[in-house]
Parts: sequence; C-alpha cells; structure tokens
Amino acid sequence: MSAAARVEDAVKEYGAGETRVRALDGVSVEFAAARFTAVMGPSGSGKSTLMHCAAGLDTLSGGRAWLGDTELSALGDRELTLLRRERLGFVFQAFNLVPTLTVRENITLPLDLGGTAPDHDWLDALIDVVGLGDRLHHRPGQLSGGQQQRVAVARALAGRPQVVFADEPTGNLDSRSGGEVLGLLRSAVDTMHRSVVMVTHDPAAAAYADTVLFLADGRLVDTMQQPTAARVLDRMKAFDGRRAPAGAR
Ligand SMILES: Nc1ncnc2c1ncn2[C@@H]1O[C@H](COP(=O)(O)OP(=O)(O)OP(=O)(O)O)[C@@H](O)[C@H]1O
Repeated sequence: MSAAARVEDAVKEYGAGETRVRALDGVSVEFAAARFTAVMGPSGSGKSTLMHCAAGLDTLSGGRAWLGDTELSALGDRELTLLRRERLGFVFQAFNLVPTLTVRENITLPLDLGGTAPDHDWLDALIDVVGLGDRLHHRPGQLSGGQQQRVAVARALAGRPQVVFADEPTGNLDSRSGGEVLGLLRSAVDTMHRSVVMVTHDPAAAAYADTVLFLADGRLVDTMQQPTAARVLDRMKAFDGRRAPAGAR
C-alpha cells in the first residue's frame, strides 16, 4: 500500500544541554494513502511532535520525512508553506475559525489566501457532507462547538488536500458532537478518498480509524488494525498504571 506520508528514523530534540528533550527517538512510520490513521500514546510520548514533523509544521533533528514523494527536509520555508497550503489540511482542538467571517468564508479562506479558485462541485459536495448548508451565512459565534469543528473540517478539506492532519479534533467536544466530527473524518476517507492522520487520547475516537499507531517515549511501540474502543483502551492501560488515558476516566 502506498504511503500518503512517512517518516524514517525520525529524531526530534528540543532544547540543549541539561534541558534537552528527545521527543522522537528513531521513529519510522507510514501513514497509508486513503486510510484513517490514529496516533495514540501516553502524554508526552511524542504524538503531536510526530504529527507536526510529518506535516511540515516543524523540522526533524534527524531522519527524514516525506509527503508522498516529496522529501520535506529538502524544502525551504516558503516551499513548506506552499506545500502545507496546497497539499495538506489541518484540524486542531481549538477550532481556530475567524469570528468575523461567515461559515462559507471560513471554509474557503485557505483557497482565498492562496489565490486558488474553488472547485465548486467539490465545495458543494463538501458542504452537503458536513451538513452546514443552512448555516453558510452564520458566523462561528452563532454555532455550537460541534458545528464549529465541522466547519473546521470542511475548511481543511476545501482544497482537496492529500492528507488531513487532526490534533485532538474532539478534545473540546461532547461525545455526540465528537462522533459527528469523527464521522466526517471517516467520510473524508471513505467517500472523498483523502488520507487522515489524527492524534487523540480517546480510545472511542481512535476506533474510527483503520489503523492505530502507539507511541511511548518517542518510539513506535505497537500498531493495531481495525481497532475497537475496548481493544485500544486495553492497550493504553498496559502502558502505565499510574495515569489512565482521558477516555478511561
Ligand atoms: N516546543 C517544545 N519545547 C520543548 N519541549 C517540547 C516542545 N514540544 C514538546 N516538547 C516535549 O517533547 C515531548 C513530546 O511532546 P509531545 O507534545 O509531542 O507529546 P504528546 O504525546 O503529543 O503529549 P500530549 O498527549 O500531552 O499532548 C514532551 O516531553 C514535551 O514536553
């Protein structure tokens, strides 16, 4: 299976000397194309760092990262910015919508900033899938948290990105709204044939993925195919008896 993104022997260190932290300690992973991959692991295990380095938001201290056939370490800042804008979509825990713009303007903002003409058929289909057709002229403040995150998912998908990277996309949502957002990310894979990589603490969220990667202490320690929430929870419990994952509390 071809990889949408991958890292090889990825090392990331923060700081220097006494305070140096090795957040990634030789990780090699492939994020499969047109699949939904969840990244889990205890707090501080390197999940966000892995996502940021794979998505060109941060650079590795060692090893290599590719998006498709493009090696990220070979790119300069400007090229990385263009690559993120043209080939990737992002969803974060805080919805990060622009409060003064309408829902529709928020969705097309990355295209507008890049000077790219929207693909109207794609946008219409997207608005249909996210179920926001009757809210397009509302502002984010008039929407619930779950609706705002659905707008953020639509914005991430507007440019037909190869990969959507989502960092705790359901962290601020109740389980029903969270389920809607996860269902959307699932649709992005199943009906829109995008690749999704999601960092999460929540076994129920990870169960929406095709594959779960488990990190511990900056290393890849396990992989699970066709996960269920119960199996993910069991795997997480095995890491560390001192601290239960959020979904288990
Ligand atoms: N900008 C930074 N400067 C210094 N250390 C950092 C920085 N970002 C992350 N770290 C450290 O790197 C390690 C991995 O952090 P990272 O945020 O990737 O873990 P995580 O698994 O996503 O954690 P969490 O589940 O708590 O969000 C941690 O020890 C963290 O303190």
